[in-house]
Amino acid sequence: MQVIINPGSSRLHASTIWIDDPGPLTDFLCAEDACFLRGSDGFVALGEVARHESTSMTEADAWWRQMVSEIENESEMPGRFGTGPLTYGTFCFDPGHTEYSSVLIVPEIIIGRHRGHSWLTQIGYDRVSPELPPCHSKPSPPTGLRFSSGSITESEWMGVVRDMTLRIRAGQASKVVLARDIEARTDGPIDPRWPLRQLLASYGSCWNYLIDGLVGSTPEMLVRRERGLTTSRVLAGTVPRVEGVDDAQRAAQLVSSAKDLEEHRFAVNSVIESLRGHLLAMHVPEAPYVLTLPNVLHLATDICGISEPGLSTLALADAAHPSAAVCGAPTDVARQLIAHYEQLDRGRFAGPVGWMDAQGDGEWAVALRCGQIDATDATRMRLYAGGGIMAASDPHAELVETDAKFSPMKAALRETL
Ligand SMILES: C=C(O[C@H]1C=CC=C(C(=O)O)[C@@H]1O)C(=O)O
Repeated sequence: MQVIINPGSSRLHASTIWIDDPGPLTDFLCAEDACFLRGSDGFVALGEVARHESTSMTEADAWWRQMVSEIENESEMPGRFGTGPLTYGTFCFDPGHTEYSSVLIVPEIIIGRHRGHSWLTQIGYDRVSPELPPCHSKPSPPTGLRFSSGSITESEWMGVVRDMTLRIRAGQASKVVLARDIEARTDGPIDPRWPLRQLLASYGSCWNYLIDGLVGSTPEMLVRRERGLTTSRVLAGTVPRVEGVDDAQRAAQLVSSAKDLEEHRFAVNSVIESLRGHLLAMHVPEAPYVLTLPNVLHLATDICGISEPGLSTLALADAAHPSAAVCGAPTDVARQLIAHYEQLDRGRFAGPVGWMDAQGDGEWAVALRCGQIDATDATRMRLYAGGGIMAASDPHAELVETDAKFSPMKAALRETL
């Protein structure tokens, strides 16, 4: 479905100017707006001039290319990463098994910052002269916050994990990522800017996003491209951080765990396989490093390469999704096992979330550590977390790991961190 909002004249115009540092970008957000932020870099996107809803990333990519060809673009910084008109969106993990929609949106105003440079872009059907919008008052925390079980209970989920380990031992697959959900309820509508600000404060090194009611802070980047340089941060293999236990000791456990190293290797190999044909050169480190976050330690590998000209980051994300970090190995078998046994509609969880500019450069992260506000009842939010299941997985340890992965969103919804 394609929605074009308020077509005054037939042609879209975009105008981009340099601006002085505008301060915290989140101050410009209304609850309905969007953002994609890492530390102080990224953008907030206000209003909407066009929206495309489609389950297919290929279709969405073609739609954006068509939009770009029709935009009359004026810029004080032509071609600079992220400046000018852009589109952002969120795609479902498995379009064949979900009630949720995938969406790509073109905003009316973009306020962005990248490596110390700030800009303002305005897009509209009439000629536009960009003006910095006013800041908004701070969001209020949710009241009466409580959490309850999602689609299945904890013990039912551990049963599903146990069954999956048996299937894996029987040779049906090598790795299957299983997820679960919990529901957050509040007395009044949740203002997504509240958890967003809390996530930014605690998980600033992650990619923090708010798009169409989906809010989260992910440490995993599926595909990022800035002027040809393409990178991917692959994560798989996790230990929760434990109070009173030295991180170095936990990290040592992680890097010497055969199960976690193998789980990680499946994820890295799946990204290598899917991007190999699209990158002119690819560098893959020999061994993973340990990424330390406030809640967990992950095995991490940063892959980089030079991307073929002409291909957008959304096309690359389409090729790389779903990686074995969120699906499993072999991919098709794992996807079917998930659809059959997980007992959860993942919606946009674990799908690509991000943005791209008119050149097709951009960032498509993996939508992890997130919650989706219910479109018909904003007092409800569904939180998701999963873990890679291997033959040697222990169901209780997997439950504890998913609890640790819920903790960024659970803490972000509370009044104080
Ligand atoms: C599926 C999730 O994490 C993935 C990313 C990092 C580590 C993972 C793991 O160790 O299982 C998962 O592959 C999640 O956060 O819900």
